[in-house]
Amino acid sequence: MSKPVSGDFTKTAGWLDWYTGPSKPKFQLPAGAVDAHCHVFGPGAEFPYAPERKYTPCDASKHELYALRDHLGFARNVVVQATCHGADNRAMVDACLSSGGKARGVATVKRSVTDEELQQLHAAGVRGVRFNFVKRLVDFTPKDELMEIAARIGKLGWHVVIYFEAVDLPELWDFFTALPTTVVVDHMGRPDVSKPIDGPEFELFLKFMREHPNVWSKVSCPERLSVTGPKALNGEQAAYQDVVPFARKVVEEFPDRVLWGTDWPHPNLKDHMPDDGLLVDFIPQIAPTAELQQKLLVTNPMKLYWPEEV
Ligand SMILES: O=C(O)c1cc(C(=O)O)oc(=O)c1
Repeated sequence: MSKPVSGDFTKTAGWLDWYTGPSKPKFQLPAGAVDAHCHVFGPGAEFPYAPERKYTPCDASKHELYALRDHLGFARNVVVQATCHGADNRAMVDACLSSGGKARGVATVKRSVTDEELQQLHAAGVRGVRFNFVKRLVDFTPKDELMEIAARIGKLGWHVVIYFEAVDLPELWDFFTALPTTVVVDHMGRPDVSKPIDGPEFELFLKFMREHPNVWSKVSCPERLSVTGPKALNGEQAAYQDVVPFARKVVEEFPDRVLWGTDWPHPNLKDHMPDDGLLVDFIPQIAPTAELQQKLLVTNPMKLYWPEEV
């Protein structure tokens, strides 16, 4: 793959670019596997970053995303609107439209979005909206505005993707449990994996899933959550050991409501950029049987994003 650039924009200081030359995974993905969480950034010269963004990334185009998809052995992508593009969904929509049906999307919209615009997003392949509660990424949006959006997109058969930190779940509980749609949690609700797996924080997350059958989880981003490593670099086949029990617990207890994604191009990682081939090799650590892998990588994402083909 070519070297990442940033068009006319200046990248945030300390920005880590995505890893060029990822390895070929040793783990053979099942046929039809979906990378259900990844992003495109710009390119900034074509799709400028939003004025209200909290970071400026390197470019990460649809071409590079689709080259990675083919290299790793995925069949499809779900392209999630990145916060650096705000509610301007053009780069994500363009990626979906030029994928030949192999990509669907998750958008960010404001209350002012018209029904016609929602219809256009649907026609492009969008099947969800993302509500972000991570304060370093977005400014606060009033909950009544989000609830109004949820009611409108629910009528299109879409779902809501939520991104939050584990410590904020108690405060967000009432809002999340009132959402009328399927709800998909990004990155397992970002547990602090240095805390005990049977401690109150992760137990609350499990309770959230146990008591609400409409709640799904992405068991993604070990590279973001891990404290101890080892990193997915230099051929490491047993990466991110501290994340394994958390992700495996969610996969084994809720096998029909889990999704997996690379999170390429890994926005805002500070410590290292993982080799995406080795990230794929992480999957059998958290989904140890062929049946769990099939659900995680094919059956579940197809049900949510390509229901007409199931
Ligand atoms: O933790 C993050 O920084 C992050 C950011 C974004 C985004 O900016 O959209 O998406 C993610 O999935 C994760």
